[in-house]
Amino acid sequence: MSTLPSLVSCWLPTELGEFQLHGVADPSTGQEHAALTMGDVADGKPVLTRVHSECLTGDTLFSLKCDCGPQLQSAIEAIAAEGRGALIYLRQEGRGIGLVNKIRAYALQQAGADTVDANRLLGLPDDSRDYHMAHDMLAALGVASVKLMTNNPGKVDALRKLGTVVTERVELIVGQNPHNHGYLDTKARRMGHLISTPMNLHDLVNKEQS
Ligand SMILES: Nc1nc2c(ncn2[C@@H]2O[C@H](COP(=O)(O)OP(=O)(O)OP(=O)(O)O)[C@@H](O)[C@H]2O)c(=O)[nH]1
Ligand SMILES: [Zn+2]
Repeated sequence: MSTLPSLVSCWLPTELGEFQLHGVADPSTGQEHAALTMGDVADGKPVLTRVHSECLTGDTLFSLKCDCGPQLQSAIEAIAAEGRGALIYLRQEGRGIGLVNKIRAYALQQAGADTVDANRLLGLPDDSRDYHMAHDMLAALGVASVKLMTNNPGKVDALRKLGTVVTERVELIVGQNPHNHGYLDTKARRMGHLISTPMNLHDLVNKEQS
């Protein structure tokens, strides 16, 4: 039986509500990860959960190239609205390739490659993320099962393979804009993301202009 990571925790008031903030270091890599929780997540009932991968550009620098920032905010708002839930914030930038490689990939995208081909041109995997710390952190928090906010069925499968009980997938379709149209389209076409209402660029542009 594997040992659960020991979390350190404190109270964190935010603009979106009052949370418990938890931190942990991955014993195998030293990489630090965070979680926010609200309410009693250890009561045995399914917990509204977001497992979010770090995106410095989208989460903190207001980039319009992806949908990460709005997804993060929306997930935290949904947890606050329910008064109970968990956000697991994994420090695996750029789908695991790191910030500097993501910037290299962005430069290739600027020259015409899509998000998948840019990684391949750099000799890097499409997605090298690992969710074992999400599984371990949820277990350490006493979460029995999750309603997972994601559009990525691969994330649901990866967590299930690790033993996390996912009772439901909750779609998280927000943050569409003219700059991330091609990116979201590629995620739907080439990465299997279930973005059920594909954005119509013309509608968006018209909406922005009206
Ligand atoms: N390599 C690379 N990483 C990117 C790019 N755009 C966003 N990311 C990273 O992708 C990760 C988020 O993955 P996404 O594919 O957007 O979404 P997901 O987490 O698989 O699925 P959701 O749960 O629906 O958000 C973050 O770590 C971002 O830093 C890109 O063009 N190239
Ligand atoms: Zn992003």
